[in-house]
Amino acid sequence: MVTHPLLRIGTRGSPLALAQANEVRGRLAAIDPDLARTGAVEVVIIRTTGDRVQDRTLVELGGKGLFTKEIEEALIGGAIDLAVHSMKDMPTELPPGLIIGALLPREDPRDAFLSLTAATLDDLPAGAVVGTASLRRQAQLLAARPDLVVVPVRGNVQTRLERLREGRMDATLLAMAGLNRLKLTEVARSPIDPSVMLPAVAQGAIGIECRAADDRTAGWVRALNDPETAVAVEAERGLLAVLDGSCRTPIAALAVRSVAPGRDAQAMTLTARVASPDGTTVLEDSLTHVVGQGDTAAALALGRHVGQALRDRAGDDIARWAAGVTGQWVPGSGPA
Ligand SMILES: NCc1[nH]cc(CCC(=O)O)c1CC(=O)O
Repeated sequence: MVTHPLLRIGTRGSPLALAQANEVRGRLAAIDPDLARTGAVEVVIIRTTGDRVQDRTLVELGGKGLFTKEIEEALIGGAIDLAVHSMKDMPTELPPGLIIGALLPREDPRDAFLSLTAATLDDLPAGAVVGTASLRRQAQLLAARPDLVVVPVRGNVQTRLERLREGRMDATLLAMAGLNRLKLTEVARSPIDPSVMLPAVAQGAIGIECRAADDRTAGWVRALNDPETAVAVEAERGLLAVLDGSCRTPIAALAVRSVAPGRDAQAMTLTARVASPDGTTVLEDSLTHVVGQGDTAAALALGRHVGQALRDRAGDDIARWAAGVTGQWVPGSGPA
């Protein structure tokens, strides 16, 4: 018997993307028995520009929407009903007609330190080589440890571990969220404190994108939304929207719940950094404001406020910091 799927989920084909899509499938099955039936929810793999281009041209292309464009086209065209994204990879502006209908509960937002020889960043000897193609990670690494040598490396966890084993680098950094979602708990890794390595905007958060006019899908999707993740991501993306003149400037941010000074109301603290890629300049701002449960408007205002403050402080430097990656290129076999 051929059954027509009730929902089609579009996703990239990487192991992490598939794990995230399957998590969404599982959550949908838990809220509606109709969606728990075999074949009710279909996962459709879509190849993006970011998946096709595996060398340094990806960095040269600038990075904006490289992992989302083809998926959003499939959504707009009706080939799929919803798309599952790492919110970290999502541009702040969505195409007209598309919305983020839900944010799943956030995984660990921190970055992980991976090495076969050192337990932590502090344990790395002077001059050690760290592989990362992220300007945000590079800048903060060099700010903490100017003696380290950063080489650009992309690729999934397996590729990176291979580079470590080959001795091509002494350590690498990855998001804790990806390692946890892939259940790669046997991999030697330790979380880096956000005071040293502030994560990327929305790191660890999965968003579900759907058509604004598709009430049927949006109804299901809304039921998966975690309001606490939604406000944190709104604050961080509000900041990014203000600072995002160039997506190649190292930007880091993390919104966390905190106790409002002198009041009972729920507060949120947003900490953010912009930096020069070489780590010689790191500007940090932090602000605490009352943000009620699910109050995305207040969260957005907090984000914009901190973003504006950092932009004013950085001035013209922000454009200058939108520099390319330097050093020796270590090819990987594709993003996580
Ligand atoms: N840019 C790739 C990417 N997009 C999302 C994650 C990890 C999962 C997440 O942050 O939600 C990763 C890999 C990494 O940075 O280690």
